[in-house]
Amino acid sequence: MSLNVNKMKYVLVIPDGCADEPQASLGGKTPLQAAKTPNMDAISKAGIIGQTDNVPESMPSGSDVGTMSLFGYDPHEFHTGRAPLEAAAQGIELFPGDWAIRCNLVTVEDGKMKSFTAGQISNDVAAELVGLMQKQTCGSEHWKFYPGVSYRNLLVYRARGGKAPFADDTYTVPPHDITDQPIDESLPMGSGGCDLRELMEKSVELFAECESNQKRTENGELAATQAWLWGQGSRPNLEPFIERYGVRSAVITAVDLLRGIGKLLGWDVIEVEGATGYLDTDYAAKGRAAIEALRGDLDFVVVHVEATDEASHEGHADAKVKALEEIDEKIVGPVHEYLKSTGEYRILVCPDHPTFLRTKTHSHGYVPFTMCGAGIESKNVPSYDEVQAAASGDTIDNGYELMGRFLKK
Ligand SMILES: O=C(O)[C@@H](CO)OP(=O)(O)O
Repeated sequence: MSLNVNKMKYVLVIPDGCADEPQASLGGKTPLQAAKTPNMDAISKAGIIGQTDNVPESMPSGSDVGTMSLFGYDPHEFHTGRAPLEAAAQGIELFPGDWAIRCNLVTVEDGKMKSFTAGQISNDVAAELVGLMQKQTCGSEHWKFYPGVSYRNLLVYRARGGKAPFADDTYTVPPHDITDQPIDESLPMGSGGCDLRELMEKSVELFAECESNQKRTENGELAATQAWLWGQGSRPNLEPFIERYGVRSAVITAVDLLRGIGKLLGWDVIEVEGATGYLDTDYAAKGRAAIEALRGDLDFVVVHVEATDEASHEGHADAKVKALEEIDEKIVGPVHEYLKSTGEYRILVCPDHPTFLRTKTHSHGYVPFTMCGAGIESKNVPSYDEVQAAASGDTIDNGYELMGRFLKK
């Protein structure tokens, strides 16, 4: 792949999980149809709209799989699990035989998954709980917990030259897939299942005894009742993006998953103050950071916003619409305006996977994409949404092919 000698600028905006179904509460419209998104619509009008499938039917519809495809890597070839990607974000090196595992702090009530975030538990309490797990349960040289942000933490199994108790048959379930459902049938199974279940059981006692955790209940917040282990995997081997696509790139995100994939691809990771990975994120700051990054040497900037996905996980249609409008107004609009002033450019908007408000979780299936810019002829479709995308006749079944098409001159 040749380098970007003409200094064309490229931007991808990811409204995470924004694709959805029509909602009765939105008058039969999808959140994308209901939201006022003049800037995304303008891209569709000036360029093309289509639909792409980032998650192969045979794989779980996780953001790890969807994002890998969206970034132009076939998940069948490169995906080993979610946690190793997040470990890369924290600079945790995995050696042969090591496994990384996501450690959520969750609230289970009456045997059901009440909150996969333990009510968006604070970093302080989360770090204390993860510290307790490390101190009191793991003393072993093999297990090491790493505090992350809020409910998103990591556990690493260090094989230390020995054999890990894990194999590819280890089966775990993301806690955000079972909101309000009984947890019994979703406990870890397969070769690593027994060890993981044991750790989860130990966490129940530890969390119940942790004062600052229990205080949350007094304050009307949810306490974490246990750890939930999932997303395990070994070290992935991703071909550097510059070698595959020939452009120097950066990612702006608040979540370790995208930070980690970015790092593994050799991208710059741009931290933005006020980016939270939630609905209260500072959208405008992300837009400004993207423009700042484009002023420099970089060819390609990815701006990821998690808020749309989180609104769906919580089942809040209005919040999803609001998040889409914020992304449109404060990121897509200003970034596109800036790109127009730089000369040749391309801009793409595309989520990783659908996240349905109805089920509060991710789904397989097509997501709409829209792009415009140099060399892209206008099809004049006036709106960016799932219905227009399906009607366009432009369908990509292997989502990882979209990136090559976008970056092609
Ligand atoms: O990080 C996570 O645990 C999940 C839910 O917050 O993220 P996503 O839905 O993007 O996979």
